[in-house]
Amino acid sequence: MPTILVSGGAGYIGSHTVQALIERAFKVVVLDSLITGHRGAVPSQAIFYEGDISDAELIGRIVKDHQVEAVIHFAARSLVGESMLKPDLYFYENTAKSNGFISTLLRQGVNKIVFSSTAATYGVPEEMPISESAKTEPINPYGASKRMIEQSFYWLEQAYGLKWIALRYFNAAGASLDGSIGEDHTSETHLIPLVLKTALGQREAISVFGTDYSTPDGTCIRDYIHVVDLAEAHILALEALEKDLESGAYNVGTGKGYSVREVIDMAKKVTGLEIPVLDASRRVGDPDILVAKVEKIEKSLGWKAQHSDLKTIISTAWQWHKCHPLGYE
Ligand SMILES: NC(=O)c1ccc[n+]([C@@H]2O[C@H](COP(=O)([O-])OP(=O)(O)OC[C@H]3O[C@@H](n4cnc5c(N)ncnc54)[C@H](O)[C@@H]3O)[C@@H](O)[C@H]2O)c1
Ligand SMILES: O=c1ccn([C@@H]2O[C@H](COP(=O)(O)OP(=O)(O)O[C@H]3O[C@H](CO)[C@H](O)[C@H](O)[C@H]3O)[C@@H](O)[C@H]2O)c(=O)[nH]1
Repeated sequence: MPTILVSGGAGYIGSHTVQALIERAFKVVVLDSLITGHRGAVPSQAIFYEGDISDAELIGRIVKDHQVEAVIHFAARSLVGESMLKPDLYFYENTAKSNGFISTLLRQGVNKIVFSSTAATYGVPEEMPISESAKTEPINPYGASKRMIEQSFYWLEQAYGLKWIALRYFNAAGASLDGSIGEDHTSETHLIPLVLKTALGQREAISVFGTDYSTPDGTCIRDYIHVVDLAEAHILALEALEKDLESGAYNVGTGKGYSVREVIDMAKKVTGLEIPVLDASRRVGDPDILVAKVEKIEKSLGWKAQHSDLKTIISTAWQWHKCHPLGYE
């Protein structure tokens, strides 16, 4: 089996993808600075390098020593709020470093990349569900930093033959089905882990950011995608690149949205616990509804969400949080 280099493989989505790659007998090398990731999230079968994607010398050595064939590139900063305060950090850490990383890889003869993009590239969409051909006008530096990387791929393909698939994730959630790994962000901003931390008594209440949106219950609607389904999308994308599928961007979502209240109600049902709720004001930059159109990935990659019903997402996340109340520590 070919060797796959996974940048950011100690992070939330990266570690679940590494687990899936190892289950399929790929050889996996993880490169992660551990700035937000966890050494304990990386399965022992993967070779681990602690280092930064900007370290060209290290990358050159990894590619040579392990005969890397393709890369899955997760490593990034991904806090929308932080990106509004420090846009320069996001353009450096995400856009500039990715460009350097990909140049180094191309120089070493690695020309296949699966890239973590985001629904945040769309900004405030004019159509719902959102298709890949919708306009991309990000409304925060995080989304802009990712959009710029996608745009660079087009030119790198013309000049150097880069083959690329950008997966635009909607809301990643859930944990591995065997309970071994899960979501552990030190600065947690995502709804589902925060709701479950509230159920565990680690937070006093879950704030509902905005109750006056143009949705049936007034709270924002999002398309939650199970991290195990996301991992599978990466494997199919790798296989598609091997078969010379055309490069491009693909949504990864379910096509179905749930409101913040629906998520909290499901968490109450799954945990059997009371979860105190506080209605709060809107968070800046949250669109009413974000739901993916998923025909493209279903048709071209043969991918279909298998575990992304809300109950499975929250049950697996709950199993992880209950057994690891302090995360990987
Ligand atoms: N979580 C989501 O809902 C979501 C949605 C859309 C897109 N994404 C994207 O998916 C990717 C993974 O997200 P996540 O939630 O797993 O985040 P995460 O923070 O858990 O994982 C990112 C990993 O990259 C590592 N890293 C960061 N900068 C690095 C660098 N310069 N060199 C080496 N390693 C570095 C971190 O230590 C961490 O392990 C990111 O690119 C993110 O922007 C996430
Ligand atoms: O304590 C909280 C946290 C979140 N929310 C709400 O829950 C929904 C989901 O919020 P998340 O922070 O979990 O996720 P986002 O939709 O903001 O962000 C996700 O989707 C984005 C695409 O728009 C990016 O891809 C980003 O990286 C990814 O985390 C939003 O309406 C948010 O306002 C709350 O009500 N209370």
